[in-house]
Amino acid sequence: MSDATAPAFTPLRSVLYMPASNAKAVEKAKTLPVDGVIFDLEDAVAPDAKPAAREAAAAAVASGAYGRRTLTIRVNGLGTAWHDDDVVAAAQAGPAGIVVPKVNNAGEVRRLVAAIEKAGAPDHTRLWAMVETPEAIFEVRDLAAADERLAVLVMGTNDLVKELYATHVPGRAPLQTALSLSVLAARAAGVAILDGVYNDVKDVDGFLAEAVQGAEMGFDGKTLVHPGQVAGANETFAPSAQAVEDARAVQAAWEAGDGSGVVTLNGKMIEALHVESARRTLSIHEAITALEAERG
Ligand SMILES: CC(C)(COP(=O)(O)OP(=O)(O)OC[C@H]1O[C@@H](n2cnc3c(N)ncnc32)[C@H](O)[C@@H]1OP(=O)(O)O)[C@@H](O)C(=O)NCCC(=O)NCCSC(=O)C[C@H](O)C(=O)O
Ligand SMILES: [Mg+2]
Repeated sequence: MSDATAPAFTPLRSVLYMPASNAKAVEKAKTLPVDGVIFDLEDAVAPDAKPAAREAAAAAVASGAYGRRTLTIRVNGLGTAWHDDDVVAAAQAGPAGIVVPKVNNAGEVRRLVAAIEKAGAPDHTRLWAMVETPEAIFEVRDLAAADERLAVLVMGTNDLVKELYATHVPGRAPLQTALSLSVLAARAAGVAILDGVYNDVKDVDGFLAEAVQGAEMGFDGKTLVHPGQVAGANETFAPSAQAVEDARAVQAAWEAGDGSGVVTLNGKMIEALHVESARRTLSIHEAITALEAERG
């Protein structure tokens, strides 16, 4: 895709789940500096509250009251009693994304896209597939590339830990294979990927350590469960002031070079690939600066 046709970069540093049945949380999201919101109809909503939550999520998306936040609805999974009605309501509300939990393979992606389109979703409503089962990890490369309407992979680390009979531990060693394969699949398919949630909402240091790990692995952002996690995610997944300064220096050194294909900056070799990374850093920085200026 050429630069002229590439869609504008949308920051997804901080993407906050909230039960769509929790009116206070749904209201509060309008005031939080989050890049994205997931109105949840799945795990965080009790069975008898699901129909009302579905209506509340659709109304929130239709309200136009969330400014430049990327709005999504997480429906209940394929094969559940609520899935079909959730998909129809979400598709008709037209959020940026319909988040589907426990997507296992490329066939399910195609089935979901067909259902979303049959329900009349606008073109801007993309599929966000959750990767949170052992089968999805084995299938993730094909799953990520299955359809152009799939825009984002979302790690479901609680379900993965449950399915693997693993344990939540600092450093997430039991999840490393799954996390790495998923990042590789997202990059190979050219889709975004969000890291899983950190459950201990009072453990600020633990949250930040996990966010830094996710950013270092290449995730675009982190899914969150509490407003107290938003600022840390925004800072961790944005290029630092030093990274922006370095990127500008790389670009300037390249432009001042003799066109031979290699220059040095402070003794370090710079080639075209480093300039490409520098340009990516600067375009992310510009998109975040514009978003934050608009948010005020
Ligand atoms: C975890 C919580 C239940 C804690 O809620 P609470 O006890 O109300 O927290 P606080 O008193 O500290 O809240 C302070 C204020 O912030 C608002 N709040 C809290 N959480 C949210 C939120 N997520 N979004 C918006 N606003 C929120 C409170 O209302 C307070 O407001 P105010 O009184 O005006 O100051 C709660 O945080 C929560 O429900 N979190 C989200 C849970 C959720 O959605 N879970 C599902 C996704 S996680 C998952 O399973 C991912 C994946 O599938 C996997 O497998 O890993
Ligand atoms: Mg889950």
